[in-house]
Amino acid sequence: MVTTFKINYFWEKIDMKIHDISKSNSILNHFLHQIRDESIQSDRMKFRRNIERIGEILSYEMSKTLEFQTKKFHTPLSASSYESLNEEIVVCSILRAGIPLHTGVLNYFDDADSAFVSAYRKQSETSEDDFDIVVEYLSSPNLEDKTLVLVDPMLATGLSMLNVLKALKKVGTPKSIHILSVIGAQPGIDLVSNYLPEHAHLWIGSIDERLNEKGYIIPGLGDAGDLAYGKKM
Ligand SMILES: O=P(O)(O)OC[C@H]1O[C@H](OP(=O)(O)OP(=O)(O)O)[C@H](O)[C@@H]1O
Ligand SMILES: O=c1cc[nH]c(=O)[nH]1
Ligand SMILES: [Mg+2]
Repeated sequence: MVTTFKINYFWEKIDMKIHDISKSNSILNHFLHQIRDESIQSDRMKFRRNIERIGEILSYEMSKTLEFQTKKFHTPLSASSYESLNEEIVVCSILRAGIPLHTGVLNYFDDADSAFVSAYRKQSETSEDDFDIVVEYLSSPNLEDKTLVLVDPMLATGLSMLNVLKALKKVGTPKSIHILSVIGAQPGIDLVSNYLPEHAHLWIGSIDERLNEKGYIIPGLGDAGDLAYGKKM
């Protein structure tokens, strides 16, 4: 059993835009295979690096929808112009598993600010199949009118993401919200989608079949945080 609760969110209840990147074949599918395959995923450095590479791909796809502004510059031979990113981006990751994905996003958005929020599943003391989401730590710049890029590799029940969005309300209302995730399942996507505004986007590597009775994504990859950093107590 998975514990659920309602959050009275301040945004309108309209679906966000979902971009499932694995729908078209690309090198992304190779990285997804490597993080899922139990004969490959136990190489921790490779696992973290593949999550990072997926973060780079999702960032590139997301960048196509951002706002750019024409600016002038000079080559050694002539005047020219280019399209410069015209958004103040804050990348926020959910600890722990969000860290390699965060690095991947910063690899492309050099000047972005960063925020960090902790959220973890705490085993219920009364039932082996129940868990609560604990949010203990938040470090963030002011998000007012910023472009919030919220990253977490796994979007399972969606409860971690919702609790983090609730915690972020304290630090301002972003101009737009992009959620970047590696693997998700429909229940989590639906839950988050119900609470986010129309202008929110989800950039996701793969939408898997279902959740198991412990709230893990099937086929999924197992526990992303443990695969990246080892088992916790
Ligand atoms: O959608 P949900 O059902 O909330 O599950 C997703 C959460 O689970 C994982 O973190 P986890 O709680 O395992 O913490 P960790 O990163 O410290 O391993 C993952 O990184 C998400 O934050
Ligand atoms: O499948 C899942 C679900 C939540 N967290 C994970 O790391 N994996
Ligand atoms: Mg974990």
